[in-house]
Amino acid sequence: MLSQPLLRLVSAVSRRRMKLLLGIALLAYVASVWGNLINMRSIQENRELRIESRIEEIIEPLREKIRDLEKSFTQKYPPVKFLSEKDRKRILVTGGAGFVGSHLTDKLMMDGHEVTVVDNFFTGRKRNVEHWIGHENFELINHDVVEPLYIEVDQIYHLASPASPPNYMYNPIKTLKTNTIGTLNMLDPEVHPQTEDYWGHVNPIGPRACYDEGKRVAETMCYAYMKQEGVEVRVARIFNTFGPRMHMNDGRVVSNFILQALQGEPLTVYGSGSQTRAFQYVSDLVNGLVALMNSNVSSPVNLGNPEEHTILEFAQLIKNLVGSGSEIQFLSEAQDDPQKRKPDIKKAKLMLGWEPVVPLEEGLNKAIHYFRKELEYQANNQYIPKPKPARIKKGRTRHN
Ligand SMILES: O=C(O)[C@H]1O[C@H](OP(=O)(O)OP(=O)(O)OC[C@H]2O[C@@H](n3ccc(=O)[nH]c3=O)[C@H](O)[C@@H]2O)[C@H](O)[C@@H](O)[C@@H]1O
Repeated sequence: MLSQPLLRLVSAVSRRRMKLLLGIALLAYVASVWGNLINMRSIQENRELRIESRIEEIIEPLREKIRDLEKSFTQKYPPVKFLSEKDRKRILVTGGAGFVGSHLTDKLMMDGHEVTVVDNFFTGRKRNVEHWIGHENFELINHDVVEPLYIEVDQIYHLASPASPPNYMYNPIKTLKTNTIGTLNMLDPEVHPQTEDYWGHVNPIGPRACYDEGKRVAETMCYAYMKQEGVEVRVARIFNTFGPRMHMNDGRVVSNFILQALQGEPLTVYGSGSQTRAFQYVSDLVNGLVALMNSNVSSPVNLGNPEEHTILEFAQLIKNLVGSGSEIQFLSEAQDDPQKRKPDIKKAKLMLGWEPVVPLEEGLNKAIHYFRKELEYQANNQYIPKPKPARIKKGRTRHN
């Protein structure tokens, strides 16, 4: 048996030990909680870092895209000259979304003018002028020139009319109306734009008459308005023209041959191929139109390239430039097809100081490049255009 004092001593010692043990346990507990907290925090921090870097990975390309967009937004338009109020003109281009009209629009815009394009998009395409949409000097109106249009402008380039035979024969009454009533509507407002002595050779009841007679009446109207109302008039007699932005299904010979050569299909020569044409590149025509508009020549002026070739020669040249293995296929002759055509451009040279400068092969290569790209573009959309034959469509057509 332990004595009382001894017992007290033992219990005092074990109480102290207990306290010590409890103290140590408490410390260990606090340390472990603290450790856990620190651990959790570092896990949390790691996780946050990972999330942040993931967000950064996602956001950086977006930031880049925004920077590109901002850049493209500020550099959205081709460069445009600044013209003072005195030199800047308000210019209307009818058919301005078409093949020739859109190239003319580019030149007038880049020269610093205010351009209004009017087009009913029968053969024109918004895509041809999309690079100007939104520009403060540019306006696009979806309008058919057969209906009156009242706007105030300083100059009018009246180019609205289908020019390709399959297109203009598709709806002959509409073609006639566009060239006659359309011209009348352009003359109505106060403002307007083989030698020239040749009076033409037109079968008035043939399939081409809607275009040819339409153009002739249009000229008669211009001069009637000039004489009677004092309207200032310029008349360009435009000869065969080609270049980028011709419609894929245009049906004229250059676009047909290029498309056929690119697609490895036979090049369709109508008749023997001995008929001749002389082709000008579109930028030459545009320069001629602007030179004529700004001259004081009110009588008709031929704008064309006098370098004449047979259609068979064109077929062979295009085939070679494309590097195509296509054959040449002879089809029946087109009705009323002019057998020889070559402009005499002495007057344009003398009075406008203008002549074509783009060599045929250079122009053809540019057109080939354009059509190659168009084919790629359309292949992605699963649509392969076929060259349109110069045949008249059967059945009734709308002629609104
Ligand atoms: O280029 C233009 O702006 C002109 O187009 C056509 O005149 P055309 O010379 O007959 O134009 P194309 O259809 O390109 O025909 C040129 C020649 O090539 C021939 N051709 C056409 C297409 C084809 O696939 N194969 C072919 O041999 C035609 O028969 C014609 O002899 C219009 O009649 C003109 O009024 C218009 O100004």
